[in-house]
Amino acid sequence: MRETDLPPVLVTGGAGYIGSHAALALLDRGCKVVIIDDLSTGSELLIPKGAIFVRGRAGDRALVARVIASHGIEAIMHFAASISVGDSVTQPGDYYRNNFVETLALAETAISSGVSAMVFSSTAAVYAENDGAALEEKAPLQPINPYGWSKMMAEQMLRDLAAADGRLSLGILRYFNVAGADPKGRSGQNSRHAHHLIEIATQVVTGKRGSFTVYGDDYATHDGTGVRDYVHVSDIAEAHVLLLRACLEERGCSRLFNLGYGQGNSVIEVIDALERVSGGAVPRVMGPRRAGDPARLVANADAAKSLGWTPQYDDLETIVGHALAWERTRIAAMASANDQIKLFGADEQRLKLVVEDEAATILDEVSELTAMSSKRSALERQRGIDVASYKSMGRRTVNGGENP
Ligand SMILES: O=c1ccn([C@@H]2O[C@H](COP(=O)(O)OP(=O)(O)O[C@H]3O[C@H](CO)[C@H](O)[C@H](O)[C@H]3O)[C@@H](O)[C@H]2O)c(=O)[nH]1
Repeated sequence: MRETDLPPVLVTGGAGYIGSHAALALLDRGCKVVIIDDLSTGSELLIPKGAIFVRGRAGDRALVARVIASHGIEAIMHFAASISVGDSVTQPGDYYRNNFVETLALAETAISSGVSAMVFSSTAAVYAENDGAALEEKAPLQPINPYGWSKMMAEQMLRDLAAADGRLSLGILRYFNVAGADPKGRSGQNSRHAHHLIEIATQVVTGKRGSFTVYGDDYATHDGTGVRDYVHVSDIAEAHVLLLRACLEERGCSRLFNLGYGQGNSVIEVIDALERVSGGAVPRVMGPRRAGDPARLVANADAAKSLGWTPQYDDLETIVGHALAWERTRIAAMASANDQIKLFGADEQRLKLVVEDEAATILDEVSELTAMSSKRSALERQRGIDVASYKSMGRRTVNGGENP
């Protein structure tokens, strides 16, 4: 299949961090992209130019069926999900509903609408804790939080549905630590409450935060801080396109891959890289461990290479550099949005004028009526009729015949 042969694709969660990058990767290939996003955590700022945007839930069966039919959708990339591990512990119902129930509705709609392929966004959080060895796809699964469980359950449900249908091809990608931003500065992280290492650290560089807290420096790692496999979001997006194409070429297949680089970097190494790239200091404070954090989480991502996946940005300085560039772009965009709010203020001013104009018209009409009424009174007076006494005369008559 040639690159331009990709059919129209529905991207759920395309106003989010990873979804918007996948949409960009598709658009860059000339593919028609329709985004469904309810903007609960996504942002209009991230919706790529050229994508068709529909506001709504991925689990809204009627809406999705309509979108599939009206846009000729043949494939779906499903990113819409809740992703905060901490929140999943305090609001598990939201996570099972959003990540499992909504995915079930989407998959059933996709199948009944004859969609050929679906790629599902999963996570390394489905794996059981291990001794830090690189994790292969066949490593034992045992999530330690509702987020991981909701994704693991959704994976299994999708496999069962696809197998029963026999025609839907299913691709599942388990990401490790997604980071960085579009090299062309078109998208990046835009969380309302940043909680990922690189996003927080870039906010220290740009002055939004005063310092960075390292969550634990007593792990059994080379410098005592947590080690993760940081993967550039544009490489993640590229893997989605490759997997989607493979799924479209082999009807009814089921494929699963880890996405990581197979190399681990510690918290300190990430912060040091950011200092080198930015040329500024990232003041750091050593803090206690964060609950639920494993010491080391690194992928064995050899299998993904069979897709022809050749990462382009597997270099820590490139990843943090792109993240920092985006954070600066985002700040500039927000400043421009503030300007637009000022413009909106001007619109409000115009609205006020319209209202005032309308009010003036109403006042004119009222004064016309008043004038008419006083004209009538004058006329009545001229004719010697006192309307008030006439009325009261009538009432008295009706009520009991008491004439004065
Ligand atoms: O302010 C901070 C933030 C993070 N960290 C440390 O930085 C590392 C990375 O933490 P992140 O919060 O950036 O990412 P996680 O590894 O906790 O989790 C990520 O990867 C998971 C995969 O296991 C899930 O996909 C999850 O959604 C995603 O947030 C950890 O050692 C963490 O303790 C700090 O020291 N200080």
